[in-house]
Amino acid sequence: MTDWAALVPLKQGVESKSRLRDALEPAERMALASAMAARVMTCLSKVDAINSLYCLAPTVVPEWPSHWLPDSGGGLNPELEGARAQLGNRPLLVIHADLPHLTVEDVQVLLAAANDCGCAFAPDRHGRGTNAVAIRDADPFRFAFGQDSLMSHRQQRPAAAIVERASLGFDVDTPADLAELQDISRQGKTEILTCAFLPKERCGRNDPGHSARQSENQGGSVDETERGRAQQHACCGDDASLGI
Ligand SMILES: Nc1nc2c(ncn2[C@@H]2O[C@H](COP(=O)(O)OP(=O)(O)OP(=O)(O)O)[C@@H](O)[C@H]2O)c(=O)[nH]1
Ligand SMILES: O=C(O)[C@H](O)COP(=O)(O)O
Repeated sequence: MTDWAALVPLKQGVESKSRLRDALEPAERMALASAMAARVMTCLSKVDAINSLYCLAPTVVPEWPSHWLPDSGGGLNPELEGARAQLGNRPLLVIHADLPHLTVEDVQVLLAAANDCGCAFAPDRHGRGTNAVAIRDADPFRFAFGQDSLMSHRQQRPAAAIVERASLGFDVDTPADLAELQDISRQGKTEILTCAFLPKERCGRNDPGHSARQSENQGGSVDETERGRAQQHACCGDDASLGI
């Protein structure tokens, strides 16, 4: 089935990734949040089962291949409920923007499970939070993102599939998560090049390729094709298919 909409909520500005405030400067937190979100958007844009992609955020990001749903400041869960209603309670994937290792296969597996069970949840790697919710049916659902959200989500949908995958479960919330991401980045095992937007002294190594990667990262990981597509979609307020 290819009738899924995907919705990525994004906090912007200096409050982005506030739990990293002891590890990163505000501009660095915003750059990290934006790089991770760009990667999530790019990944979602490659999933055939998704025919519309939305970003729920206070301001539009024209470079991304998504429609903008303005966040009016009501808080994450009420905003998501409003967005789901606005989208007509259609099959909806809500997925967080802070998943640097997300793969197309992760999303395909999650949506296939939701097609089978009506609903699927992706826990965070601690088994307490929820990194993604896929709801196929139009029945009421109260988003409960926040502490121990998985329990609350499961109580509402006991028959939901639980999809546990390492790449889907890794979100970047704490300085320890960030340190892990930086390690992986240094080993070249992720497309999120922390060295590309963190100052050299925060990279943890003296890297001659640092400056080149900094300019490379300016547009996140959105390639030229996707940039063109983003421009095309930045101007549509309707539910046009991404046509991917
Ligand atoms: N649109 C919108 N997105 C939000 C809001 N709060 C959190 N998010 C997004 O929801 C997802 C999960 O966010 P959290 O990890 O709980 O919060 P965060 O803002 O990323 O980080 P912290 O400030 O450290 O809690 C991320 O994609 C956030 O950008 C909100 O009020 N509005
Ligand atoms: O429900 C959740 O898991 C929260 O919205 C996000 O939790 P975390 O970002 O603290 O994992």
